[in-house]
Parts: sequence; C-alpha cells; structure tokens
Amino acid sequence: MGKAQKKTGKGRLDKFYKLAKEQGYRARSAFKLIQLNKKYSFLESARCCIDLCAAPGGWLQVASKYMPQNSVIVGVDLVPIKPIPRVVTFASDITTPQCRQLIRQELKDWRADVVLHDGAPNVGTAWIQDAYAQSELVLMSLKLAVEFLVKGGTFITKVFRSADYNNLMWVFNQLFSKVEATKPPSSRNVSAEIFVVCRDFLAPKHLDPKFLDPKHVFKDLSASISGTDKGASANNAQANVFQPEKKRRKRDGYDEGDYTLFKKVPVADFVRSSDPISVLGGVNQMTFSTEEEKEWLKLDITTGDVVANFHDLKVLGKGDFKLLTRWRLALREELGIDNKSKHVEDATETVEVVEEVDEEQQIEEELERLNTEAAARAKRERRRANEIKTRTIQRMQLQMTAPLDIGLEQQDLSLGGQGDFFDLGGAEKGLRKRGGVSALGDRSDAESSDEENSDDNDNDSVLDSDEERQRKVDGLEQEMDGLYEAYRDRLRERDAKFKVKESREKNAEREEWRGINGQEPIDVDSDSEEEDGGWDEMEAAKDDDHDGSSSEDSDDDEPRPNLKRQQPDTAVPTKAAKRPKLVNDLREPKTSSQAAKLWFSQDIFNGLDVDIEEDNISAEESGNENDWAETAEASDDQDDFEIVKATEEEDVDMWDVEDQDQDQIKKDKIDRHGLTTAEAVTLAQQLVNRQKTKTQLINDGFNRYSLNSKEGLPQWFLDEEAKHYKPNIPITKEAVAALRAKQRALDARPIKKVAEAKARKKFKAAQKLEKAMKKAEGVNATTDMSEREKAQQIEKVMRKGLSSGKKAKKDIKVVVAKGAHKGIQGRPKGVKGRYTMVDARMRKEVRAKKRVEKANKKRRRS
Ligand SMILES: C[S@@+](CC[C@H](N)C(=O)[O-])C[C@H]1O[C@@H](n2cnc3c(N)ncnc32)[C@H](O)[C@@H]1O
Repeated sequence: MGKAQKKTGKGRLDKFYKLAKEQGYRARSAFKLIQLNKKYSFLESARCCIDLCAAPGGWLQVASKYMPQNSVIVGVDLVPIKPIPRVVTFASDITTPQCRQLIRQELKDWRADVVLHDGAPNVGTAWIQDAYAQSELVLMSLKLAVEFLVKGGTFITKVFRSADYNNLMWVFNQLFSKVEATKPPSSRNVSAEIFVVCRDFLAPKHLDPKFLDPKHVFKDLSASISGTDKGASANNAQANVFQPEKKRRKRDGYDEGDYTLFKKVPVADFVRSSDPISVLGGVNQMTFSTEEEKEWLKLDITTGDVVANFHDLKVLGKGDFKLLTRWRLALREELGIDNKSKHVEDATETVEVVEEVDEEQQIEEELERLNTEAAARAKRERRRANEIKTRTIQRMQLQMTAPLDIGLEQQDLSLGGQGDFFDLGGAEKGLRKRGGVSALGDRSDAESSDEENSDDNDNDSVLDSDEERQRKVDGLEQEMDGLYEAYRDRLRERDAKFKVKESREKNAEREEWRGINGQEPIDVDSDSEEEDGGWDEMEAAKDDDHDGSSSEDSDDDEPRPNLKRQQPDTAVPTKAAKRPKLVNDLREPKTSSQAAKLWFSQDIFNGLDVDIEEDNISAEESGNENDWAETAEASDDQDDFEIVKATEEEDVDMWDVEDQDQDQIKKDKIDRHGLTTAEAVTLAQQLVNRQKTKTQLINDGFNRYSLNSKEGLPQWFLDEEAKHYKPNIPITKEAVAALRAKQRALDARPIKKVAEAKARKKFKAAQKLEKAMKKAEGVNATTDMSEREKAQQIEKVMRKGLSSGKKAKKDIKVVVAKGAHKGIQGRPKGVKGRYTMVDARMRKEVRAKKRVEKANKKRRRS
C-alpha cells in the first residue's frame, strides 16, 4: 500500500493494527487474508500464488507462512515491495502487458493455484479514488487470474459495493463454479469493501474477451449513466474545481468509453469549451501542444503559475482554479472568441462603475470608522472625567482627601487645555467649588464668592502679583492642613483604635533608630525596675507611658513636664531631637531645617553648650537636652544661624559625653536590666562578633533617615510618609530570640508568695522534726519499755515527724462508660480494686473546669 494510506487516525489503530504489529505483519490487512483462509483453506494446499497489488506485503507474508515450503509466491505492485523470504516481487502496473510478461517470466509453465487481489487505486494527490477504478482494477486482475490460474484454482478479490458489483459477480460466476462474497471481521464496517472468493476455476478453453472488457462488463451501467447521472458526473467535476480540498469517490464509474485514470486534454479544449469548469474538474493535465497553443505561451497573461497549474490539475486549490479561469477569460478576450466586444465593453464600464461605487463606499466607510473612533474617544474621556469627579466627591464627603490632590486633579483635567499645572489659585477655586474649603469655614463667604465669580482672566491678573500668589498658596495650605486636622479629630473621636495607633506612632517616633545613640531606649522603661511581670506587662507599661504623653505631644507649644521624667538620661534624639531647640539657639536659619537641627543635636556638640548656655539666660539652669528644648521653644523666632567652629580638642573628645554621670547611669541600668531592646542586642552582638567596629556604628548613626527634614511638611504628608518611608532597623533573629528567652526566664522565676509558702513549709517540717526528736528522746529515756519496744516506738515517732503529713491517695481506677462498659451496672469486668465510672463528656467537662480554674488563678496572681 502506498504512503498515502499511512494510518494516523486514532480509530485506525485498532486491535488488528496492534496484532499485526505484534506478529510482525507489514499491514493490518494481513488478517483479512488469514481470516479468509481460515474460512476457505486455500493457502495450505496451494503450491503457487500470485498476489496482485501486494505492497507493502502483508498478504505475501501470510501466504509465505501458510503455504507449503518451496511454494512459488509472486507479488506485484506499483510500488516496490521490501523483500520477503521465499517471495518474488516486482513493481509493475497490473493493467499493463509488461506486468503480464513479468509474471509469465517468473512462473514459466507453472500455473497458480491461488491468485489474490487486494488492489485499490492510489488515492495520492494526483488521483481521485473511485469505485469504478476499483472495478476496473478487479477486472484487470481477473484477466490475469484467468491467464495464470490452474483449473480448480482460487481467485480472491476485493470489490466495492458499487454499481459495478453485480456485473462483476456475473462475470465471476461465469468463470468459477463457487463464488462467494464475504467480509472478514478484520475488514472495517465503515469500509465499502467486500471480498469475493471465487473457487474452482472452470478454465474455459475459449473465453470471449468481452468478459474481461470493462466496456462490455459495465455496459448496462454505462448506459444508465447517460441522462441524470451524466449531470451528476458534471457536478462532480465542478465540485472538483470549487471544493478541490474535498476528496470524493466517483461511485458512478467512468464515463462511457473512457476508462483511463489519467486524463490529458489540450488547453484549447478548456479555452474554447462552453463548460470550462467541467473540463477543469474532469482532467488531470492540459497541454500546450498545438502551434496555436504554443503561441499562447508567449502571451504576457500566460504566467509561469498558469503553465504550472495546467500541468497537474488534481493538486490545485481554489485560488489556482480562479487564476486559470481568469486566464481563460483574458485569453478569449485577446482572441476575440467571445465575439462580445460590446458586451465586454459594457462589462468593463460596469466594472468601472463598480470601482467608483467601491471608492465612494470606501470613503464612507472610512468616515464612519473615524466618527466611531472619535465618539469612542469622547466617551472614554467623559467616563474618565466622571470617575475622577465621583471619586473626589466621595473623598470629600468622607473628608479623606488630601486637599493637595484636589488641586492636582483639577490640573490634571485642565492639562488637555493650556492651563498652568501649578496654578494653585485654580486648585483653590476647584477646592472651593467642591466644598472642601467651605467645610472649614475659615475664610469669609464674601471672599469665596468673589473668587467664584471671578473668571479665569481675573485669576491670572491676581496671580500676576507674586505676593498675592504667595498669600494664596499659604492660605490654601493652611486650609488644607486644617482640613486634614479636622479629619484626624473626627477619627480620634469615633475611632478608639486610631487613638491607640497614634500613640504607638508617637512611641515609635521616640524610639526611632538613631544609630549608636539609639541603642538604649531602655530609658523609656525607667519605671520598670520594680516590675515582676513579663514582656507584655513591660510593653503595656511602655504604652501607658506614651499614652500619657500623647496628649501633650499634640500640643507642641506646651512645655512637657513629664518628658524629663520619662527620659531622664537618654541620648536618643527623641522629641528633643525632633525639635532640637539648641540649634535655634545657634541661630540656625529657617531653611537649614531639621537636618541641621538634628546634626547639632548630636552629643558631639555638647561641648558647645557651655559657651552658648553662658549667653543664654534660660539655658543656664538646664542640664539636659529637654531643658534646652523648652528654652529653644521659647525663642523659636530667633532663627539666625551662626557657624561655630569646632576645635581640634573637641574633635578628639567627639563621643566623650561631658557628663560622666549620665554614662554611669546608663551603665548601671544595663547592668541591672541587661539590654532590653532587639536593636541594642543586635548591636552588641555585632560588636562582640567583630561584624562592626565602633567607627562603623558611629557612621551608621548618620544615615539618610537621620537627616530627613520634617519641618514645614503637612501632617497628612508625614502620616503618609510614616506608613511607607521607614528605615530598615538592623534587628537580628538571634537578638529577638535572646530577648524572648530572657523574658521566659524572668517569667519562670518563682513569685514571692510561692517562695514564702515554700519557706513556711520548710519551717513547719523542721518544727515537726524537732518535735519528733524530742518525743523520741522521751521514749528513749523511759525505763518501762524493753529496748525492742523503744526502738519500735522511736521509729514510729520519727516516721511521723519526717512525713509530709498528707495521707497518700488511694488509687481509684477511672472507667469510662463507653464501648463494653456502656450502660452496665455493677463492677465492670476485669476491673479490680476501687473504681469510678465516668462518661466521656464528664471527663472533658472536668478537664475544662480545671483549665479555667488554673487560668483564673494565674490571672489573680499577676
Ligand atoms: C490495500 S493495498 C494492498 C495491501 C496488501 N494486500 C497487503 O496486505 O500488504 C493496495 C495496493 O494496490 C496497489 N495498486 C493500485 N493500483 C495498482 C496497479 N494498477 N497495479 C499494481 N498495483 C496497484 C497500490 O499500490 C497498493 O499498494
């Protein structure tokens, strides 16, 4: 079988396919012969077999297997067959005389006992499979069988159930005494093939050639083809052209007198035919053979593609056929065959009109497309504007919007136009229009309405003045800050959590990592010295402290009496660092901002304090930063900044805090409590492990966060920053673990009461023992008892004196009333001694009760 019949469909890989593979047959069709032979047993007795259309050789393999040794087996096919032991094969077309000769040469005088035919016309790209071709092939194979079969021999052929079937059967019956059609199980049901087993060849001495001439055998059928069937045939040809990809079988057989598979006609037939489609669909090839046709080859319209297409029409697609029909029309015009010059002209005109219409249509379509696009764009913009509007309104209603956003959004919207992006006046106007500013009520209605009424030009002229502009900006910012404060106040009122969060944030600010100076936030817990409690209590105490101070924090201008108490000796730049008023004393210009303040708040500048303090009346009394802070706050307005040169000596003393007592206090605290923050532990570890040097730690103190200025920034901005702009605090897992372990150890310490109880117990035991010893001495002193009795009595007394006094509990076995013990009365089986029956529920309840009691006890103790 040819390559074209490669089995790829999943359904095709059935049982027989697998069996064939297993048993080494080249084709699953081998089983058809096996089954036929099983039924009719023709191979075992055969000495010579001819297999017509034998490739790839499945049947030959079967014949070789079932036929006796030394049998002659000849296989013929169009395609070469791979060698099979004991089998002679050659490639030839069984319809040709050469094939007959080849077989003759091979068999010499021998006659075949069996002639097999499993042929099917090739269904490659160049051929259309049809039943008629199959019938013709069958008749050709019969012709060979008649020539080579021995009398009584067997001819087995495949036929398709088609119009030719009966004719074929009639012929078979004329030549064989037993003719049977059968379909072996391995033949697929979907296939129209059946096998005809013709046995007992009659071997007539004279055979009318008409018996084997398709023209005569299929004559009746051919006659009936005329009329409607011819139409069908024409339709088939048309279908070949219009749907070339669809392969169809020509079950009606060949046209009368035309039995060749390959059809070749001159191109002129196609060009001159009144039914060119039928010609195209009905032939395999068209040739340019006549002089006239060769002239056509020279025409421009006859491109290489056209010539190539004519060469093999069976492989063409729809596009190729179109090309050929266009070529035909053009050629006919060229040749003037159609004799319809006027008509052609008309047609040309019509074509032109059509083209004009097309152009107009195209323009219209283009316009429509552009309109649709513009509408879609406008819709998108409208939707976007609406979204922004809705969002802003919602945010304003919730009083959540950062007012600056409104200005920006306003500008965003106006970006499409020529508006100035930074026109705060416009933003302010927008804000007013949205009601944001009016919510504050800071500004007079008159002013607002004035501004609302003024048009853009007015605004521009107003904003021409820098001063006016600055005033507006300040006013707007003030309003924005006010708006945000109002929002925070509202939050504070209705949300207790917010209050707690705020306190925590302030706490965090205070404990913020500040490099080496920040390693001792231990000071925050200055009151924790007497605390027995655990980590949580410590944390809670911390929170309490900060909660207490939070209200004061909110009011920056107020002095902070508690601050001193809470942070008596810390070097952490806490609130004081936030507002290092010392810097103000140094007349720092406003623009140098927080960064400079922070810088000068370092201990290194403590040496300068003395000089400055001498000049500063209020600072004379202050001994620490907090006092300076208070002082500075009072003189907040003195913003001039004087650069104070640092002397070499001061450089040397960089980190030597003048006040040695402060250092001592810190050391004492560390001695007492150890390091109580993860940062401190981490730093200590890093120092001990030589991962960091002291200099590195000092340098780390001056990180980018330490120089961040918060001055003049609105609160809402700082809040946002606090959420997202955080330094990466170097805390190691080990440090946290060490602190937790320490805390656990603290928690595990026996509390005072327990220690007292233990001491009491010990004391009582000692008293008891003493009493017992006295008793024992008394017993020993008595004379009325024998030595043995005395010893017994002393032992008894001493045992009593040494015992804890509690009676040992007797073992009571608990039996759960489930399983075998469920619902029984009396002693359960296999239980000895004292017992008590409980149910599972009760046990759980008792345990839960105990748990609750224990928890309550613990809570009471703490
Ligand atoms: C179904 S296969 C035969 C399978 C074969 N019985 C086997 O078991 O391997 C049909 C074969 O018929 C061959 N064939 C078709 N037309 C032929 C022709 N005119 N001459 C010789 N072989 C032909 C094809 O090449 C194809 O290999």
